Amino acid sequence: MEDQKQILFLGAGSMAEAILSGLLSNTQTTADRIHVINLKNTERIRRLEEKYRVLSPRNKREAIHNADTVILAMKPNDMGSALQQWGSCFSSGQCVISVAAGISTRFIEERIPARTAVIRAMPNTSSMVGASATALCRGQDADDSDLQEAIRIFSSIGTTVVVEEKDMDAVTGLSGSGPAYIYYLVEALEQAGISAGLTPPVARRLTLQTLMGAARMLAETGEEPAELRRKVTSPGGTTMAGLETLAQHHFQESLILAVQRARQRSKELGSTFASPAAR
Ligand SMILES: NC(=O)C1=CN([C@@H]2O[C@H](COP(=O)(O)OP(=O)(O)OC[C@H]3O[C@@H](n4cnc5c(N)ncnc54)[C@H](O)[C@@H]3O)[C@@H](O)[C@H]2O)C=CC1
Ligand SMILES: O=C(O)[C@@H]1CCC=N1
Repeated sequence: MEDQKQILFLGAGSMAEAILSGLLSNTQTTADRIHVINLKNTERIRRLEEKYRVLSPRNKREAIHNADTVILAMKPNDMGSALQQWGSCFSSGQCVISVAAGISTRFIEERIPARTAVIRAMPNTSSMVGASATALCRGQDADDSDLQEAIRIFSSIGTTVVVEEKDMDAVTGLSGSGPAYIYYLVEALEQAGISAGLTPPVARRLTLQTLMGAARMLAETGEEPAELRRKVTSPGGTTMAGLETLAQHHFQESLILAVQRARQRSKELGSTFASPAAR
């Protein structure tokens, strides 16, 4: 049965937890079909075992070999050593999915047995509440069924889009890092409210509801953001005054530059770890 594939997480940090909790809550995958392996933090593994009833295999190499899907969920700078440690246990019938920022499918393919399917995914931390925006792309040996399995997994923690690998750095800069930009915006709005005399709880409540209301308007009305913005903005009114100040301080340009810089950083991470010295 499709949902009863054996899924193994190599790297059991926060992203692994978000994905496995989504799988358990929103698909038919059961905890006995999920294995978790971490580098050293046994306390962390114990917590995941207790909370989700997932399993930490005794024979790690065998478990990796027997898994249908292996999810690589370690930090990008640990990927090279992890694949050196475990890469020979992989097998060509498997689907290997990496969530590591900047690491190419090629980098992984070169370190595991030939013709093993590799999918690269870029989720975001909203996966913790089932609201990730995840982009997926396939490596040279991944076929439609591998992609479908990845879509199944990441649909359990939010929405998915399939892109070409050349676009993964852009995705990382936009939706991978994106939640942080939004939180930064929320911090600023709250701070502005407090500076203007509101209590912190009132500033927070108004800011959060404004954020969620605007997000729902975008999602549910289907109207263009510029049109929704226009509807808030009365000629000569308060919003116009506020927006003019944002424009004077290069609000849009700042965000565009932030996404561009994060995209560039994703490329840098990729080339750093793909360099011969890092192998
Ligand atoms: N935090 C975010 O917003 C996002 C993170 N990512 C990516 O997700 C990946 C994981 O991030 P987090 O979960 O935040 O990291 P984390 O640090 O919480 O977890 C990584 C885990 O990998 C384990 N690990 C390291 N080397 C290992 C090895 N050789 N064998 C087995 N386990 C090993 C570590 O012990 C650690 O528990 C990163 O590559 C990151 O780029 C992707 C999308 C969004
Ligand atoms: O900051 C990072 O490198 C990771 C990748 C995307 C979000 N967090």
